[in-house]
Amino acid sequence: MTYSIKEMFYTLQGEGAHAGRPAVFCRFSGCNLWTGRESDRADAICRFCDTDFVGTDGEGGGKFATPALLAAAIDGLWPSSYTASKYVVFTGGEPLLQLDAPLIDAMHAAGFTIAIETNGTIAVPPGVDWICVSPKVGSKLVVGKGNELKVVIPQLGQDLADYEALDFDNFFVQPMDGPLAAFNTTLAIDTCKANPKWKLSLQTHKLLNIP
Ligand SMILES: C[S@@+](CC[C@H](N)C(=O)[O-])C[C@H]1O[C@@H](n2cnc3c(N)ncnc32)[C@H](O)[C@@H]1O
Ligand SMILES: Nc1nc2[nH]cc(C(=O)O)c2c(=O)[nH]1
Ligand code: SF4
Ligand SMILES: [Mg+2]
Repeated sequence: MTYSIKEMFYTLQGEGAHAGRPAVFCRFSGCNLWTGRESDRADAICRFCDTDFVGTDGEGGGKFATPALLAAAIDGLWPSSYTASKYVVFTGGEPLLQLDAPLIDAMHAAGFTIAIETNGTIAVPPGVDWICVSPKVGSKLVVGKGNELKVVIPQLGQDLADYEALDFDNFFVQPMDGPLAAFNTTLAIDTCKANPKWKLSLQTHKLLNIP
């Protein structure tokens, strides 16, 4: 299949348990919970997205006709002098609309550990090494197991208790960015202190002004 990629870049994972880890980010185009058009945002299932995932016009973006071509482009962003810890984060948009077994195999063949950032509405194919699920109120969560659950707070109608029996190794709350970011950060800190099952995830790349 042909993969549609919005952008690709080499940076540090900003969020969650792997914050600070060098990674190639591969951002797929398209999402099942929002069109990405501002005119549709108010009617979308997911209304707080901070990301432009429309089209293929970003840095390193484009259409890749085969898994081998996409894997080679991702590999080309990793520093050639140090290949022991190759790490790719597939995000989007919603990566599970496009990530498939041939691409997973091609990334492993190139020596990469594979992470995904997903909204949890689509089953994860075998072989993904690190699964981060960020559930969205109003959507049906089908991925109940993974490495980290990263809940953006607050969302209208949200109850964190609904997530606490799921099978994840780490439970994070992440303050919703936007006009209420400062308030939401205080809320997230208070949430973790009141219920230490939860840990704080900050979008450190935004604090650092890196991609
Ligand atoms: C842009 S999404 C792409 C991956 C996938 N569609 C998802 O939602 O998990 C990447 C991460 O950013 C989070 N995110 C999106 N908008 C945000 C915002 N305004 N504030 C904080 N986190 C946000 C998502 O919840 C997700 O964990
Ligand atoms: N540095 C950095 N870390 C991230 N972690 C998750 C991101 C995403 O947009 O999925 C992201 C991102 O866009 N940049
Ligand atoms: S599910 Fe993820 S990519 Fe889609 S609109 Fe929400 S935050 Fe953005
Ligand atoms: Mg982001």
